[in-house]
Amino acid sequence: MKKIISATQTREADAYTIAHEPIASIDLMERASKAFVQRFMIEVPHKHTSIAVYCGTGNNGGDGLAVARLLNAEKYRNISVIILQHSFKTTPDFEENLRRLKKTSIQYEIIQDGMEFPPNQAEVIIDAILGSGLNKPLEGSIALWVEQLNGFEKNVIAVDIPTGMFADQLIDKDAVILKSDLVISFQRPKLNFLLPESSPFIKQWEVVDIGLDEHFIQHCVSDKVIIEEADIKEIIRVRDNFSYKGTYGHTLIIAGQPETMGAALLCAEASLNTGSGLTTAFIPASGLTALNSRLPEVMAIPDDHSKIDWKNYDAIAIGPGLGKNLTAKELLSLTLQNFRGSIVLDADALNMLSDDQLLFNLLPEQSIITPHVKEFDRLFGEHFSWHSRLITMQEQARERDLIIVLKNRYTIIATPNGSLYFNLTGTPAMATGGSGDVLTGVIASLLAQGYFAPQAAIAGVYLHGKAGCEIVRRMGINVIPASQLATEINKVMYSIVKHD
Ligand SMILES: NC(=O)C1=CN([C@@H]2O[C@H](COP(=O)(O)OP(=O)(O)OC[C@H]3O[C@@H](n4cnc5c(N)ncnc54)[C@H](O)[C@@H]3O)[C@@H](O)[C@H]2O)[C@@H](O)CC1
Ligand SMILES: Nc1ncnc2c1ncn2[C@@H]1O[C@H](COP(=O)(O)OP(=O)(O)O)[C@@H](O)[C@H]1O
Ligand SMILES: [K+]
Repeated sequence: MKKIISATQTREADAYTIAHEPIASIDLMERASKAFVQRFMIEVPHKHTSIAVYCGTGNNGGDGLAVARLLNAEKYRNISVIILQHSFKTTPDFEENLRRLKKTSIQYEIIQDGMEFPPNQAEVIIDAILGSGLNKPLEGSIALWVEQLNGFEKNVIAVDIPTGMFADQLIDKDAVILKSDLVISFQRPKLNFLLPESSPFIKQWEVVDIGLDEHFIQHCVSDKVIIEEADIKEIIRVRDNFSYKGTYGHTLIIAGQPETMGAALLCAEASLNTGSGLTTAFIPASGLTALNSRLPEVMAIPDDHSKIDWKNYDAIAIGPGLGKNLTAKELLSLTLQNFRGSIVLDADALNMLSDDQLLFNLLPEQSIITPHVKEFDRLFGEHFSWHSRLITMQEQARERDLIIVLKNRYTIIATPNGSLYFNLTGTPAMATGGSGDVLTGVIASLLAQGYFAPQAAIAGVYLHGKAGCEIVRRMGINVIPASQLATEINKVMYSIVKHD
């Protein structure tokens, strides 16, 4: 897991690295600028491209000046530097980089308050005006300059973070922020990159290593972490030589109506493909032929819930395509009253919980709920920002002893100890009906196999997203029909646990 740290903690990590590596502050800036330039050169390989570097007068501006000089040394010949003097305060590293810039052939100009903003002819803009030192929303001349730059509609590449964007505080609806096509950020993604509010301002972001002290960062106090593949390798066990189907548990999928049988099929198929020893689907009788022809491995209990022997199952997934009629409600209520194993609740099961607090209060501890944002707000009340959703997730996971999986581009998992796990795998190609049903089946299957609920949720979300990325990488397709995900997750699991 990688800790996500705040802007303040990043400054502390800078200072710690400077003191303990040790490295001079100016040399750390040089290292950061070099790391930026390495990535920039992949993005903009043609050395005749005209590039305008807009710099502030703090350390982000200092980076910009160093980047201009380093690009010049890499034989980029069409560089101009514009220093936006929003304040007369400068940092020593900015000053030193200005001295170094003056020794090159690069032209620079200084724009002050009230001066006319020069027209921009460059193809690429480098945004080095403000970085993580932002301490209030943009206003006055600097806001005007940023609006002018946005008006140019050029290819913008930001240093560390777009000018005007807070790293970890709420992004205001009216905030003036320099829109970027790519952000090349230092050491760690900023929290806001992982929340949808940043999306109007960032098309793509990447992180480059600038050699800040990792040991220090990993010991920072933070309740937010990024899931890494190494974590999943730690979680997922190799299938034992002498194992048999009974070793891997029995999953019951309670899903589907005649018109939404697909949801039940996708969920059951995912359970089957991610290793549950046995999978049974409780479905409407009209779906039997579909189930038997698509998934002969999966057993069925059609219609009659009195045939469910609750103690036969290790995990239950309930909700996909289930509807909210009286039968569905009865099924949910029976499950919560009779089943003693692990439960994943999704889709209509969540909607029924939103309508009935008493039912909600019956959720056994360590249950997993997998809402998308609308289901989340139905469950916990309307939210006006993702920051407030993060707080609610932490509170509710703690109070109710639940694992909450809030699905999105970067799915977030809250566990009862108050931690938030951010998953970076996944692709917008998965933004299509049925992807969530697959995820529910994966998590239930992992639960049936005996993984603890937080691990099942974390591994399930990671594997599901990684499978989507693999399909896109291999097949180059724009959208992934959800029925393609299950077998790919199976392959991803194999590649992750394979040790030879
Ligand atoms: N040693 C270090 O600290 C390193 C810093 N680095 C760079 O330094 C950046 C942070 O630099 P700074 O802390 O100097 O801050 P910035 O360069 O982001 O901002 C400069 C100053 O602008 C002022 N300011 C803040 N909000 C403003 C607003 N809304 N309107 C007008 N002025 C405002 C503040 O006084 C702030 O200190 C990082 O984003 C990164 O690019 C990198 O060079 C890596 C090493
Ligand atoms: N833009 C996106 N990027 C990455 N993953 C996405 C994106 N949109 C959706 N997904 C993933 O696809 C799944 C969609 O689930 P959900 O909204 O419940 O859909 P459904 O109920 O139709 O299956 C979630 O796991 C979500 O994380
Ligand atoms: K910037």
